[in-house]
Amino acid sequence: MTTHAIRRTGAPVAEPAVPGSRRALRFVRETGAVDLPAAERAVAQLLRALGRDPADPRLADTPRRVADTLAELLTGRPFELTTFPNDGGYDELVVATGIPVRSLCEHHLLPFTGVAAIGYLPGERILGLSKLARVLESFARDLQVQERLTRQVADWLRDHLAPRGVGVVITAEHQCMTLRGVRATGSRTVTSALHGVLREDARSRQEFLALAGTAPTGTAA
Ligand SMILES: Nc1nc2c(ncn2[C@@H]2O[C@H](COP(=O)(O)OP(=O)(O)OP(=O)(O)O)[C@@H](O)[C@H]2O)c(=O)[nH]1
Ligand SMILES: [Zn+2]
Repeated sequence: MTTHAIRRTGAPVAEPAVPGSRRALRFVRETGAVDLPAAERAVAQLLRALGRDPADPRLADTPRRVADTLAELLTGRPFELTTFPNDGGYDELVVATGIPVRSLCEHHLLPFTGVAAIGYLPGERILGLSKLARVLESFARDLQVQERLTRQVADWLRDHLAPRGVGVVITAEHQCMTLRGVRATGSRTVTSALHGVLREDARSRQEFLALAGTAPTGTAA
């Protein structure tokens, strides 16, 4: 087993997978150290600045809870990227849909949540299916914008799985757009990132987007 770090920028640091038997690479995202006591103090200060009294018994545990919550949402979990040789020569799309997306908007520190579809056209190796969701979760536990999150997942899979093509579609609701500000209740944002055959070949792209649930209806491939 090899340990690699994913840089904060999402830049890959491991070599693409090569033929062989089951392979597991362990990844840990470096998302920055969290100083919990300092975060707790800062939340108490924020409450004071907002005209609330952190000494009020009702709020006594709130700074700790908020600090814990943010630390949890911003800390990536280590995971193993497990791949297997594509012995059967599977040459059709593999698409996982309905993958939950939970992240924090870097502008307002409010959640954006939704679903992702992640797919790839296998090359010499296939991926343990759960890893599609794990890669996404790893990048989502950060201060993000949806476009970057989408792109990071697609780039990472391209660079580490070496598939013939990869595609990511995220549909999410941003609370900074629905709860406050413009209060566009019910609005959703859709972003996509495509590489390889899924970007270059119109039929493959159409097939992926149809499986991902975002293709325009009635469009011939
Ligand atoms: N491109 C992009 N924008 C985002 C995302 N999440 C939030 N935003 C937007 O970031 C922008 C920040 O704009 P500002 O004008 O600086 O902030 P603001 O005054 O709070 O803007 P309003 O939300 O319009 O009230 C807003 O338009 C948000 O909707 C995201 O994932 N991607
Ligand atoms: Zn926002």
